[in-house]
Amino acid sequence: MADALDVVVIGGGPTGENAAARTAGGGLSTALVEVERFGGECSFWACIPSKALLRPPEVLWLARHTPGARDAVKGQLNASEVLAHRDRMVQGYDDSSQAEWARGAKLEVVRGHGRLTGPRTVRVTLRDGGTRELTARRAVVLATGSGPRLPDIPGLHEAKPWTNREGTAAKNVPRRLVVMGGGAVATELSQAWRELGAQEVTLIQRGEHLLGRLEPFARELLEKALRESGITVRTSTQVTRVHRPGGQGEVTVTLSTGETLRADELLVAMGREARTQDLGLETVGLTPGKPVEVDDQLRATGVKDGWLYACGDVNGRNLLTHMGKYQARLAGDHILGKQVAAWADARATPQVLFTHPQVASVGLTEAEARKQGLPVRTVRVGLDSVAGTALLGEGLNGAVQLVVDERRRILLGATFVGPGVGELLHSATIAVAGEVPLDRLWHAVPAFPTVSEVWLRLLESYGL
Ligand SMILES: Cc1cc2nc3c(=O)[nH]c(=O)nc-3n(C[C@H](O)[C@H](O)[C@H](O)COP(=O)(O)OP(=O)(O)OC[C@H]3O[C@@H](n4cnc5c(N)ncnc54)[C@H](O)[C@@H]3O)c2cc1C
Ligand SMILES: NC(=O)c1ccc[n+]([C@@H]2O[C@H](COP(=O)([O-])OP(=O)(O)OC[C@H]3O[C@@H](n4cnc5c(N)ncnc54)[C@H](O)[C@@H]3O)[C@@H](O)[C@H]2O)c1
Repeated sequence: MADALDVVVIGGGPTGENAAARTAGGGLSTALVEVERFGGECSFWACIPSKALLRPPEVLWLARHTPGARDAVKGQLNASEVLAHRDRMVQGYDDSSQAEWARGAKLEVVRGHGRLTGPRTVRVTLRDGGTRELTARRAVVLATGSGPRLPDIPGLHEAKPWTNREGTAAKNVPRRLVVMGGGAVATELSQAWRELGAQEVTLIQRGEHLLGRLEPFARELLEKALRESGITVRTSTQVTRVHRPGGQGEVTVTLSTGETLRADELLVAMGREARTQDLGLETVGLTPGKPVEVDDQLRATGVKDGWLYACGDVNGRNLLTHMGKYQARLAGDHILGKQVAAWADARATPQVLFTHPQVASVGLTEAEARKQGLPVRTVRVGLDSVAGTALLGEGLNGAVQLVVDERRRILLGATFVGPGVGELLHSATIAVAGEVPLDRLWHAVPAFPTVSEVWLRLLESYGL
């Protein structure tokens, strides 16, 4: 017999956890179904371990730019200590504390693979092979995330390449690493493994630029920094063939230029695929293997009576943990009967690349704003225009650009490049999401001597 609850959430990553906590917090009985680890990809093989690998080299880099302190850090990074730190940050790949949290949040914790079997019904294949039938009186929320996309390149699958899993969890530093892709995963992990001691890191990007969505000045500054750190960046280049007999040992990568590269590991970082293959979508009229399309209330489009929601990576709207959590809160509120509509994931999404220098952006780029026909003006200043940057370290620099809607005199977007700028980003997110008029922003006085004074320089450059 089926267990009846108000809400069933499939997928216990950050998105599922937030959706479930929201509905349970609102008094609805809620099950959270997880097949692998509560905490999801983000906690164990994505955000947390990658940032744990990137932080120690960043600190070293900052110390090397700090007079006096640089004398204290003449040695090399201790890679095995960094890997041990990574292991601690992922709690030894043990999710018991997350499961404990879920129970504390009054969730019905179900470990197993959830599949829709029809409207409002979910069958869970439990770890011991048994099954459990769940019905949802109000809603089912899909939060099954995404997995790595492996394109159909001859020999690639057989070569057993690293994905984000091995790329964040490896126990040893490869001597030679080839990275396929030029997005966030490729740039962050190339830098991490290079700084941890990989002697040859080659990044292969099909497009003309790395990080195609970023403002051109930002991607240029980052690409320059990656090259300076010893990473070979090959743009407008494709991998056409991979050869690695038995999926182990040296891997040979053939490029569209006809050249071949030899490496000890190959990391594939070419985007993500929504985890919807084995989710029973066909039983409710949807197509497996594709992201679940949703409306601004996060309800799956084309499903009668609006009982099915999809949040986070699985809907393909915005593949970032904080935006999945944002969608989850809104979906939870909608299930609880509140009037909500998601818009920040289209107009005010913040993102930080934890490379050094960091790249932090929010909202629309100049090109996106122009494409929308908005009356745009940009202002850009260097980070060396404020005393705070010189105090942070010697020879540090970067730049910030604002995209202004000239008609409404509000910010549409902002991009920061430089040391630690990730922590400056929320000021811009507040201005963009809050649509704060520039004349009012002028009265938000940054403290001296912080790097935040760059806001003052930007508004002065604008003409205030
Ligand atoms: C290397 C890397 C670094 C990243 N760094 C950042 C970062 O710094 N900041 C950031 O914001 N984003 C980052 N991201 C993106 C971020 O990881 C994702 O946006 C985030 O994990 C999405 O959360 P989610 O809950 O939607 O999905 P996931 O984290 O993928 O969780 C989905 C969960 O659902 C479970 N599941 C799947 N199918 C079923 C089923 N049928 N039944 C039961 N359970 C199921 C899975 O086991 C998993 O636990 C990074 C991604 C990568 C690859
Ligand atoms: N710090 C962060 O916020 C952070 C860090 C890592 C990942 N993420 C998120 O996780 C998601 C996945 O990241 P990702 O880097 O895998 O995806 P992505 O979409 O950011 O980048 C994929 C890259 O692979 C390239 N590519 C795709 N197919 C290719 C092919 N056949 N040949 C050559 N190049 C090809 C694309 O041009 C692109 O540069 C992204 O949405 C990203 O924002 C965020």
